[in-house]
Amino acid sequence: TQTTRPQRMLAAVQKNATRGDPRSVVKAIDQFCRQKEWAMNVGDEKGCILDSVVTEVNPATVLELGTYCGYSTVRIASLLPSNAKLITLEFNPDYAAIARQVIAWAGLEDKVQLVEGASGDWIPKMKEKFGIETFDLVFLDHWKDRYLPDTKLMEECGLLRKGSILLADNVICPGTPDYLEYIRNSPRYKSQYFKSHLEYTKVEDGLEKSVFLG
Ligand SMILES: O=C(NCCO)c1cc(-c2ccc(F)cc2)cc(O)c1O
Ligand SMILES: [Mg+2]
Repeated sequence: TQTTRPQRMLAAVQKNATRGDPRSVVKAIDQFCRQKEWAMNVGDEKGCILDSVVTEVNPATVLELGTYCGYSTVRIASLLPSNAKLITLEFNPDYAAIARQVIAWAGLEDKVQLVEGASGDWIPKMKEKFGIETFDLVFLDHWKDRYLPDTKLMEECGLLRKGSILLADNVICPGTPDYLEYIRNSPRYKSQYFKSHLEYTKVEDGLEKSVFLG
């Protein structure tokens, strides 16, 4: 029976990457996506921008919305200090099953908590279920029509503090127009656009980095 693209991506990681070596996992996925099959990982070009933001923020608590196969999860977790906590939410159980194995291959399972379910259901439970006060960094990379409602929900749930950073993928392609309009016009955020390209293509895309001002 037919395998899925995430399953073929995992097979490429297990074939070409070294267990316990996150950089080799990232490289194996990028090679698979460039040479074999396009897939919606943040990719190497935007991934470098993500890395620089993670390094600059040096977060103790990170929320990733949208795990997919765990590519950005591995990029972020590999840069975190040992006591830091990364919670990643994935709605699709098939994606989550692959991501767990990719994260394990990279040897990062102790830094990552992958939660299956809808962001709108889980965001209000973050404090009680995971002992989170606020997030230092949020990476938005899930359904593009959920960026805005989930950002408002995080504000309402008191999960953002003065200085919390939101980094949003795909603000041009596929695009998140309502989120961009809100975050760029809100007096509660200071935003900056990082121009780049849609993963593995020449199509324009970019990351929007926003600081919550409290
Ligand atoms: O839907 C996305 N993510 C949430 C589901 O896991 C997503 C889609 C695309 C994309 C797809 C199809 C196309 F033609 C162009 C872009 C790219 C991304 O980086 C993404 O994160
Ligand atoms: Mg994306």
